[in-house]
Amino acid sequence: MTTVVAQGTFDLLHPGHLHYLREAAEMGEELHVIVARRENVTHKDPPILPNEQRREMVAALDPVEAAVVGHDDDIFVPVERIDPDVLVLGYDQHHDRGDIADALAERGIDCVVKRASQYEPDYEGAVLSTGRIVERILDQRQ
Ligand SMILES: Cc1cc2nc3c(=O)[nH]c(=O)nc-3n(C[C@H](O)[C@H](O)[C@H](O)COP(=O)(O)O)c2cc1C
Ligand SMILES: Nc1ncnc2c1ncn2[C@@H]1O[C@H](COP(=O)(O)OP(=O)(O)OP(=O)(O)O)[C@@H](O)[C@H]1O
Repeated sequence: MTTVVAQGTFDLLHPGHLHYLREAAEMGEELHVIVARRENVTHKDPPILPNEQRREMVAALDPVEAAVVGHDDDIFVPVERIDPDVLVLGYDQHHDRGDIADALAERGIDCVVKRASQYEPDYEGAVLSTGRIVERILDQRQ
């Protein structure tokens, strides 16, 4: 069984998330997703929605076998538990492939690290970023 792992904040879900998870799922037979804990999202505004709600929504998506809320301080704990064959980084995820690959090897996790592509929809007006969805809400609902 080829197990794939993906990860992210997944606050307000949008087609970019679906694209990422579909592409990751295609790289193996079972896709497991690690959902970032709010307190660990420090590289941008923290998510609006609680950890468990974000996990529940991701777990319900068709390409996803299972979703877990990530560890509170060691990001590799859930990866070790899942023991994936493939780890897929999002197209703009702020992690270096080589660094992640080295960290996995140090932990004896035999796993290739790949990067997904960006979603380019064939329709106008898509809002494919949680941050930009929030901005639009603030513009239109204030
Ligand atoms: C291999 C890997 C494992 C991760 N595990 C965890 C974790 O256990 N707990 C957590 O809160 N975040 C974890 N994350 C961190 C978030 O998922 C990470 O910040 C992610 O890149 C979210 O950023 P994004 O939503 O901007 O893509 C992990 C990230 C990677 C690349
Ligand atoms: N438009 C997109 N195309 C492909 N992948 C995407 C797209 N948007 C997000 N992703 C991927 O989904 C994962 C989770 O993204 P995240 O939860 O950070 O949402 P986001 O919309 O990127 O948030 P923000 O834009 O506010 O940073 C990341 O790995 C990211 O690369």
